[in-house]
Amino acid sequence: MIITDVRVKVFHTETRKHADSAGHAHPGPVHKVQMALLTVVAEDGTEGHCFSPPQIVRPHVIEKSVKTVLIGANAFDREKLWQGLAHWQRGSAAQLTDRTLAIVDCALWDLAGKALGLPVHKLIGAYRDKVPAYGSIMCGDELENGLATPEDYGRFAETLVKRGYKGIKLHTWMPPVSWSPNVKMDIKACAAVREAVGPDIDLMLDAYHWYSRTDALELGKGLEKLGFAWFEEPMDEASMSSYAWLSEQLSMPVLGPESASGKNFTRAEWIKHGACDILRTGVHDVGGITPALKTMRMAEGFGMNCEVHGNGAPNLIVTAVSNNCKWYERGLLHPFLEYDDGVDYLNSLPDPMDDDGYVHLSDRPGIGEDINFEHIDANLVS
Ligand SMILES: O=C(O)[C@H](O)[C@@H](O)[C@@H](O)C(=O)NO
Ligand SMILES: [Mg+2]
Repeated sequence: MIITDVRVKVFHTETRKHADSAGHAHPGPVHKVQMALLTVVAEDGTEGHCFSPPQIVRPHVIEKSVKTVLIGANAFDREKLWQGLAHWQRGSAAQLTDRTLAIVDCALWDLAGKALGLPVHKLIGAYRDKVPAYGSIMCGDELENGLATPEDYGRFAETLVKRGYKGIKLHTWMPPVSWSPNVKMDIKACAAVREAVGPDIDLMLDAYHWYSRTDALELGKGLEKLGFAWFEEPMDEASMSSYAWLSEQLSMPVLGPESASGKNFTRAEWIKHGACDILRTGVHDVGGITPALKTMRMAEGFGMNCEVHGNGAPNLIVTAVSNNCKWYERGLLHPFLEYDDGVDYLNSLPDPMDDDGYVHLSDRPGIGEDINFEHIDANLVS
């Protein structure tokens, strides 16, 4: 199954999500943004696809490194191709990132599934066909009746429980919100949610990512009193020793790393140094499904759970093939947005959730996305 081409289509899609100056998503008016579809083509015409922000699969990266490694190689040699791309990174002047590796790796898994007529979670070896989801709420804002007050969070949490979620994660207020970050307000929002949903819903907090050790400790102590299930990214994850210190100080689980670079290797160090109680991986954070599986299996060997960062078909697959991962992160959610409306370049949701809060895996061959090729071809940018 020799790879003969790697193609990228850039197209317009409409969204109501807007990124703030710190890169966090918030709701706003409908606007057009660009999205890309990377396609790996095999000699028999089989195609593997993965969606990506256009800059991650820009021509320089595809022509200089991705095509150099992939063209002429066997499409089923995913480990060899992933290692080849990873070794290209060192000499790429930081142009070839883990995000690009992730897109290529997912497209290769998609191609393998389509070639063999199997959903990827079955190809890997499924543990389950449905996964409980937690509702992952957007960062706080200053929008009236949005996520501007602790009461707003409480009200929204009630609607999420009615929708079927059995777990809820808050992202609280972060700059550019004028008065944030604020530990006491974070605790008030978490208390309002606990009050609104009662004791049987799992609650988690993904906090401002640059608190000091003492601020993070004050916040963590507050979460302990509220019975939160985990405490996520309250400090700069580059300081692994701060996380080892915080994990020692708190009885509640500390989870990470999400955004730290270094793929599964960094996550091995976090386990070795006791920097977290629950490990974290994510297809787009560690460079693909391939290294996300390595991280998940490594955690299992230490008796640790490993929670997957982010929504989407590839992340859902990693949760479905693992017995040491409790949740699928479904989001990001906001009172002003209807997550179940999906996106215009997919004909159906990649993560449909039933009324009991379970997300069901697709039995479609490949990673399971129901791509709207007509939309893509009718809205091409390049
Ligand atoms: O920092 C962000 O942009 C959001 O928190 C985002 O990454 C969110 O998906 C997250 O952290 N989930 O855990
Ligand atoms: Mg997070």
